[in-house]
Amino acid sequence: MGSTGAARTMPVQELAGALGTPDVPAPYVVRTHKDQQLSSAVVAPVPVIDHGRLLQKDDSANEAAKLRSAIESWGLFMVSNHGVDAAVIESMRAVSREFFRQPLEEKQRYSNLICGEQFQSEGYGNDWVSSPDQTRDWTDRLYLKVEPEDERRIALWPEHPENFRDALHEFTKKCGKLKDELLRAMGKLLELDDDDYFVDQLGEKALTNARCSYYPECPRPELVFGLKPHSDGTVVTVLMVDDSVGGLQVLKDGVWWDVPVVPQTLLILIGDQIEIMSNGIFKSPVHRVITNAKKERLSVALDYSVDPEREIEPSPQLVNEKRPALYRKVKVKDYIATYYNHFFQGEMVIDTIKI
Ligand SMILES: O=C(O)CCC(=O)C(=O)O
Ligand SMILES: [Fe+2]
Repeated sequence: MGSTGAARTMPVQELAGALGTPDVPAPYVVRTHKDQQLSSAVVAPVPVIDHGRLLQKDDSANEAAKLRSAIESWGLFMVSNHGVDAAVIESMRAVSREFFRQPLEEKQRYSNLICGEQFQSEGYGNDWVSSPDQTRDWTDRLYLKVEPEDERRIALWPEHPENFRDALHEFTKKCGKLKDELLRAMGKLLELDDDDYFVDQLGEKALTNARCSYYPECPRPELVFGLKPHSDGTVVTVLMVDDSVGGLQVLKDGVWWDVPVVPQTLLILIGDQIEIMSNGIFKSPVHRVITNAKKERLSVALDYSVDPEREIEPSPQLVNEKRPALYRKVKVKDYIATYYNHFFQGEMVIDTIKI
């Protein structure tokens, strides 16, 4: 998304540092009543899938059953034994933390505002503020395209810390393999003719974006979102959550549940694109992030999308008389283009293509 007229916003990290009183500026305060239950004590019993076992020929039935139940009930799950080395994860965590700890001027070398004015989705900064009514989120982010590799805008990849680029490259490579293996396992669950169906749908020019999100301490967590409720516009999202600070919540049966922090796991979120391709058998969950008065929080997400130039639709194998297509065919680029406008208004873009 690129647009002019972006309202300049101060990084939340600067704002948090500057606040002398226990108050937050009005644009960050959540106004609609339905969003006001900003705390939650109910921990979601989200299953942990042993990825190594899921891949084994003779011993995968139990993990596959767990995977199906996790996807059907929560739309998200954790994976252990996932093949992404602890060192690769820790390095990604460390470089992201170090990036945000640098002085503002250093981070702004990678700003998502061209000449301080024109918004681009890639780079360091905040959301584009399109209207004075927009509720702002208590987070700063660094958003980078990592795949296709030849479309990387390396000038926006931080030079400091000096191993940032290598760490992100390695993390992406390892998580990409995990993502393909999980998509194959999901194809199997749906008994598609070809286990590679979802991997093939991604296309040669599949898009992967990395999103490093930093959520500073917030003086009024009961009034402010770390990240507004949304479902991911991806096929799947691989998420490295903070290793000690929770805050991610998922909506199920009208209740917000805390997603637990389980060491050494990665979190997988079902995205809208696989909801569409699975004809609604897989559902992308609505989730949000709440803030914390005492602790900062960091996460790194890899957003996996079908090639934006391609169209997606429910797999013909999952459409029949009993279950007609539930979604219209849509060009991925168009889907992504309208995603943020809906996000800002607290709406789900997937609702616009339901038949
Ligand atoms: O920070 C998190 O845990 C979640 C981030 C998220 O939902 C997103 O980037 O789409
Ligand atoms: Fe998300």
